[in-house]
Amino acid sequence: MSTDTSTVLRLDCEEAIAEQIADLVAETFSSDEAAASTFELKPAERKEGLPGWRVEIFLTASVSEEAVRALVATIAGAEVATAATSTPIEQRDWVAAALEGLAPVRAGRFLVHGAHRRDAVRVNDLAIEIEAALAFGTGHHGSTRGCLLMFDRVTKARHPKQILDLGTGSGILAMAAARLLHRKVEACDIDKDSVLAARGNARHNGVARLVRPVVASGTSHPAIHAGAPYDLVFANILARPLRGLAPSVARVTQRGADIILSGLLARDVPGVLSAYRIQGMALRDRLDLEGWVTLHLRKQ
Ligand SMILES: C[S@@+](CC[C@H](N)C(=O)[O-])C[C@H]1O[C@@H](n2cnc3c(N)ncnc32)[C@H](O)[C@@H]1O
Repeated sequence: MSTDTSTVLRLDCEEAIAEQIADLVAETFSSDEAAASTFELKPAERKEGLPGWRVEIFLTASVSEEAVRALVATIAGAEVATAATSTPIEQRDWVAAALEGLAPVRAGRFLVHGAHRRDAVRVNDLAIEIEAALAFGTGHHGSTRGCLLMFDRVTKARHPKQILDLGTGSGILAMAAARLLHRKVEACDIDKDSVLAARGNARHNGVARLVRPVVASGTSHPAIHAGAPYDLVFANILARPLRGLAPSVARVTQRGADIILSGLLARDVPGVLSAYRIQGMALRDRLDLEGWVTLHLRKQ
């Protein structure tokens, strides 16, 4: 997420409306200006009489809140747009703050740790030191750990050579692949702050020669063609972008390629699987961790 995010607009509505608002925000603004996420509220968080879905729209200072409320009104009606609450976001390095107290994470042969816990590294660990930055991927999230564990499993039997990390965040998966396989890894993200953070992490971990993340936009990233055809693709994003990326992933992978997807909730699995099955990729393995599902697919 960008450092200049300044306001979050929150509103509750029906699921179908939430999806439409998220699509419209994505179509109308660039990812540097505004981004919307939708999710279902837990029963305890729901307000009586209101539908159970929440939309959060993150706006930078360059976007007028009134313009966004007007957009919301076209889909959800004036009442919902007016009831949306707006909260300024404190400008702080939240990842740095969170990292200060983080314990090292083990996932198969990998150990992910902060600079304050170098003492945790054992002789045979493939260690990755994550520096504080505004990027997702410290290894603690169930989706990241799921990808590392699945990668650990897959590479017990296979040795991929052409690797792509879509939505690299902190660069954690790309660095894990570079560490284990000693191969070049193409990595990209739509968020420029993440790309900068991932480049810094790659330098810090001594793999900058192998991992040089780039900024990507949309779903058919030109960046992802650089090292194609790939025989291993990571994509830890979210269900909706993952479904949209299925044709691009199919285009840039070779037969027999391994695809590791995460960022899914159990209810998202059938939709994502069918998007990839249509493109000729079949399920091989599944891992459920802390509510997040990681899938291993293979291109037929
Ligand atoms: C959940 S984080 C995963 C980070 C890291 N790969 C990990 O496993 O911890 C998802 C990342 O994907 C990026 N992203 C979202 N949609 C994307 C898209 N369509 N193409 C590329 N990156 C995307 C986000 O900016 C974010 O950095």
